[in-house]
Amino acid sequence: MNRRPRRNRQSEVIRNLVQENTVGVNDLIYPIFIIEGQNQRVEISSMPGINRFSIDTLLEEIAACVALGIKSFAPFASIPDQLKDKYATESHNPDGLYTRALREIKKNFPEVALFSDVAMDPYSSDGHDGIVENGEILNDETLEVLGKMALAQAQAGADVVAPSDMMDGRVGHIRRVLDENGFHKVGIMSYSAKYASAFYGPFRDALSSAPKMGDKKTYQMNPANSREALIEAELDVAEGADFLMVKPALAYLDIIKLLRDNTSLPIAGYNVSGEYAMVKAAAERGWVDGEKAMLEGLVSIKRAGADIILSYFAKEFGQYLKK
Ligand SMILES: NCc1[nH]cc(CCC(=O)O)c1CC(=O)O
Ligand SMILES: [Mg+2]
Repeated sequence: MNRRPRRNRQSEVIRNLVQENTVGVNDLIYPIFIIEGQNQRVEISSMPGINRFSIDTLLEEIAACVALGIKSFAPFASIPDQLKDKYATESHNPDGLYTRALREIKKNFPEVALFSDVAMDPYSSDGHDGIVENGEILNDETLEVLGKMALAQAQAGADVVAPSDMMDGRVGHIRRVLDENGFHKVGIMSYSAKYASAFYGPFRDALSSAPKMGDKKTYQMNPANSREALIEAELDVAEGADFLMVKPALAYLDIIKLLRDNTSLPIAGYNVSGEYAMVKAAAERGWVDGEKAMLEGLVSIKRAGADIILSYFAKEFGQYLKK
């Protein structure tokens, strides 16, 4: 044998030298959940370790993350049912929970980057990402709402708006609305290839945002498809996206790789709620080593070609690096 790959694995120092990919705090965006009230910190039962915060405790949580080097956040708001309607009107209320939270975070932590969520579902009485008419999700009418929502978030201090709805043409529409209002510096992270996935379950618990009827298959992608992800990515590039995203990440590493090989923009992978919950649940039972599973999942997303990872593990990963 003149080739022995094991030679390069024989000590930790050598293994570290030949390591091809790493994850650092600069790669991570931490999704965070916001609720109304004061001094609230309510754990999400299907996501051990992840809480919904009122704005005051949210600021404490952000301070703790910043101290660990986590400086990018993707906030999501949990809205009481009585504020939800067919047109998600609350989503562009300049004094709503979400926009207030963005403003407060930016005021207290001007150095952080905020990736705001543009989608109707947390505010929709139908629990959908678009306007529902006779059981159908209307595309072009929904764009109007998304444009207003993105503008309200930009006005509140979002650095990057992140449409997670999968309506056609929304990146171009949002870009136009932002530019017409002087927000040419606000970027767009498009959830380009977002699949109709079972792994969003805990997130929908967190926001009480599950669809009231039907599913999301007429707008989110079929898990069996990969070429379609390229079509979505090409359109987002043409419409002016600054970042592309693949979601979920771990069950779709091939899609991250496909976009990496065929497009040039930075790519984010969203390590979603169900992927987080599976690791936590198995670790609680002692069936996997939770810390090792976290590290392996995160580096896999980098290895597939993502530059950025959205993950509920972000804070725990920051704590791991500190110790
Ligand atoms: N606009 C909806 C949205 N934005 C982020 C997530 C899921 C994130 C996660 O599971 O962590 C979802 C769920 C859905 O499409 O129903
Ligand atoms: Mg699209």
